[in-house]
Order: sequence, then structure tokens, then C-alpha cells
Amino acid sequence: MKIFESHTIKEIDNATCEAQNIDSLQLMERAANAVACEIITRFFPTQRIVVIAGPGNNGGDALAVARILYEQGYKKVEVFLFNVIGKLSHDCEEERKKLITMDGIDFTEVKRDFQPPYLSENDVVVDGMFGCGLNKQLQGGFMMLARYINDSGAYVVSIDLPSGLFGEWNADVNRRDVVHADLTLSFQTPKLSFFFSENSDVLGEWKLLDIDLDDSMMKEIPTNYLLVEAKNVRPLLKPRKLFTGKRDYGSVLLFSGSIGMMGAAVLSARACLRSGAGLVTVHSARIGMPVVQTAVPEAMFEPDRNENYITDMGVHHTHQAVVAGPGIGTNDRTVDALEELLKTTKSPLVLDADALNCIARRPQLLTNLPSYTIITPHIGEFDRLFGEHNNSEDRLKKAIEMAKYHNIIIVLKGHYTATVRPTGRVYFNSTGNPGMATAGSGDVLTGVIAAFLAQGYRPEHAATLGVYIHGLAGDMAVKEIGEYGLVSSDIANYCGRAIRAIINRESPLF
Ligand SMILES: NC(=O)C1=CN([C@@H]2O[C@H](COP(=O)(O)OP(=O)(O)OC[C@H]3O[C@@H](n4cnc5c(N)ncnc54)[C@H](OP(=O)(O)O)[C@@H]3O)[C@@H](O)[C@H]2O)[C@@H](O)CC1
Ligand SMILES: [K+]
Repeated sequence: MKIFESHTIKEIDNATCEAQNIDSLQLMERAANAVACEIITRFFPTQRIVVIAGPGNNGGDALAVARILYEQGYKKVEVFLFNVIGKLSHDCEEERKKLITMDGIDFTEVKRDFQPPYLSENDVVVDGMFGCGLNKQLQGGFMMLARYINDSGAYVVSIDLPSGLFGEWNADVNRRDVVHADLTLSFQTPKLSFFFSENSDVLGEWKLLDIDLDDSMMKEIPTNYLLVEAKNVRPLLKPRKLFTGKRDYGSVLLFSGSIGMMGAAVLSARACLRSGAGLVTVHSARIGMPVVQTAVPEAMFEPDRNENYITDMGVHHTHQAVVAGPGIGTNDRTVDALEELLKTTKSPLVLDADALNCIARRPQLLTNLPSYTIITPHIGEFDRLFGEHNNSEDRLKKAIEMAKYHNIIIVLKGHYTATVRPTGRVYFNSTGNPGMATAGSGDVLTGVIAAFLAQGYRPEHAATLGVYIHGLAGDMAVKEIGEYGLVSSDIANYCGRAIRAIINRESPLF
């Protein structure tokens, strides 16, 4: 699903009106109906609802929502329209006219002084102050109103965006002066700002409402940001053929594990096998042999010369994917071995965890990364590699710059893992849950991505597929085990089921 920038929304609206032969007011009614339906499913008609409308179309939506709720028997609706400069958008003005003809509706038009209504945690506020037309931070009365709403404890439903939050970049915005929604109801496609952790408290739960916007225009408008869903990954998955053997599904070599961290090798190897790789070889410290051979009997083991950590990353056979990182530590000799690997390998590479920490210790190694190498840092590893970042917007911008500069794929892990391709395009992932914030989860992800590389998928597809499947496996496992009890072995064990769910179009994915 494409993520559009706010300034393109008008274009999509206009195309929709033209293609469907409707006017913009009808589209506003459609949007308002969708919002009102959501409110009706959540609150009884006896609920007190305070509707705050701004001067633009976001305010128009809010006025229409108020009218629809009132018509549906919600008699405790109070409406405040902020018309402080005496100029409303055309559709907002039309909605105002419709509303004021309604008998008995509690309507106040604020032109100058404003006495805010009493609000408590028992009330619902519908926030239609500003949406994607916000063009500067909230100031003066609007800022005070946002704070007043936030302090009230009322349940806040924001239309399209919490007022005061920009659709894209908010690094300079003081979140205290933005309306804090409990529920954000946005239209059709998400905004970029939904994917940054700093906005999570402001957005609350967010939901996309289908208002049947014009598909052909949405296909046409270019964007560098996408949200990956089941329908995007399914066409990538190739069916397995009847007359095939394990060699048709590739061989993975995993440089992983060291003394005290052999579990990382086990988890990567297991996830790799559960994601369809034909052959998996673990190269690790000698001490790890009994652990790996017992825990993952399907994997082969290649012992390093060293007892406790890896000192040699020579690739002596043909492998369709090579992984370095999980649990390898950052011993000087391991860094030397990694340097050798980066300079010599011809196989597609995935680098994770300690491999990235090794590079951070010797930053010139970044210039040795073969094109299309996949690196999978979490925030801490990313900052160690590329410098400290104060917020996730700056970090994403840096990831885009670095993916382009080094011609690599950066999988920046987080709640919405962002896979950044060498073109600078960003693919946000839609699967996963907080239970997956657990030791070894990244080792599993590395194994899944490597499995797809080995099976002949292009690196950018292997990364996107791996991230989606890893999250889905976590979502499926959490249903049985719960967020507290979920461990990384569970994620690995569910990878196969996750792939099957996508191929078989199992609900609720489709
Ligand atoms: N396809 C869709 O998604 C659909 C979207 N729809 C809805 O349209 C909404 C977008 O409407 P919109 O373009 O009229 O912008 P909106 O957010 O109402 O604000 C503009 C007004 O605010 C003002 N203003 C701005 N910042 C300000 C500030 N800090 N402080 C004070 N004033 C400020 C600005 O004034 P100006 O500065 O331009 O004079 C202007 O008057 C969208 O969010 C969604 O709800 C649906 O109806 C249909 C389908
Ligand atoms: K809003």
C-alpha cells in the first residue's frame, strides 16, 4: 500500500470526484459517514460527544459527523466551530449551513473569545480542528485548546490526523501542543508520521477507513514510502515444484555463535530451515558443535579452528547465501575474519548483530560491503554504525542516504521495521507485536531472510519477505502463547505456518 504525502491528497480527491462523477461535498459525506459509523460501533447514543471543528475540510468532516450522529439519535452532541478569521473552506461552509438547520443541535461558532466546555474522562471529543492541511504548528488559542483537551482525560477521536500533527515530519513539533488521540481515523492510506515511534502516544490506535478513493490515480502518483501487506508479499512467493531436491532451495552458510552465545546460531539455523532453505551449515566456535548438532539436527556444522569464537570466515564451498553476525562477539580476530569475508565473498550476504558491531569498531569496512548486502540493525546498532540520531525521522533519513550511498539494503528494525532499498524507497512492515521484543528475535529474522536469498529471491525481495514473515510468525505464535511468554524459538517454529498462511490466503490476512 502506498503512503502518500499530504500535498498529494487533494489530487487524489479531485481524481476521485472526476472518475466517480461526484462533487467534493459528496466525498466529504462519505468520509464523515465512515467516521460516524466507527463512533456508533463504539459508543451508545447517550454518550456526550463534544465536536471541535476547524475552518478547513477537516472541520467540514467534523461538522458532518456531528450532524450524522445527531440524526442517529446521539442527542448529547455539542459542536464548536472555530471560525476565528471569518473564512471557512467551501465544503466546511456547506456543512455549517446543513448543521445549523437542525432543530435543537447545540452549536457554537467561535469567532473571538472562547469559553471551553467542561470536559471529563466520561466524555468523547471528536477532533476535527486540522488534518492534512495543517501548514504551521498550533499556536495561541488552538494550542491552548489542544492542551485543554489533553488535560481533560476525555476519550479523543481524531479525524484523519491528531490536530497539530503533520502528515510527515514532526521532529520540531512539541507533542505536548498536539491533540493526543485515543483513536485516529484516517482515510484509505496511512500517513508517513504514523510510522515514527515518537508519534505513537499522539495517534493512539489508528485505523484506516475505506472511502473508495480513485485507484488509478493512486497507482499513478509516485511515492517513496510503502506499507507492506500480505497482498504485496504473496505474489513474490514462488511455488515449490514436484521434481526438485534440496539443492534447488539453496545452501546457507551461517557464521554465528561463540562461547555463551550458541543459542543465536541455533535460532538462525532453525528459522532458516523453517523458511525453506535446502541446506544450512553453521560455522562456529568448536565449543558449539554439540549444541548445534543436538538442537538443530537438520543443520551441518563446520568447526572453527578456535575453541571459543570465530577466527576464520573463509567460504570453501558454493553457498547461495552467507550470513555473518548472530552471537559472534567482537573479538579482534573475529573482526579480521569478517574483513576477509567482506573482501572475498561472491555470495549474497546478510549481516546482523555483532557483525555490525564489528564494523562499527572498524568503520572503514563499510566501504567493503558488496552491493546489495542486507544489513539488519536495530536502533542501537544503526547508531553505532552511522552516528547518534535524536529521533526516528533523522534516523530514517540517514538510512535512506546510506542505503543509496553504499548500494545496500538496510533493514532498520523497530515496531514498523523499515526496509530501505538502494533506490531510497522505504518499505514499512505491517506485521509483528510487542511480544517479539525478546532475546534472539533478530537472529530468527536473519535466518528467514537468508533462507529466501538462498532460494534465489532477489535481495530486496528476500529482505521484505523475511521481515513480513518473521512478524507474521510472531503474530501467529502470540495468539497461542501471549506477548509475555513468547520466545524466539516460537517465532522460528511458526515461520513455516506463516508462509503457508500467506500462500493459502488465510484470513484475517486477506
Ligand atoms: N482523501 C482524503 O483524505 C479526504 C480528506 N478529507 C478531509 O480534508 C482534510 C484536509 O482539508 P484541508 O485541506 O481543507 O485542510 P485542514 O486540515 O482542514 O486545514 C486547512 C485549514 O486550516 C488552516 N490552518 C492550517 N494550519 C493552521 C494552524 N496551525 N493554525 C491555524 N490555522 C491553520 C488553513 O488556513 P490557511 O493558513 O490556509 O489560511 C485552512 O483554513 C483532511 O484532513 C480530511 O479530514 C475529506 O473531507 C475528504 C477525503
Ligand atoms: K484532526
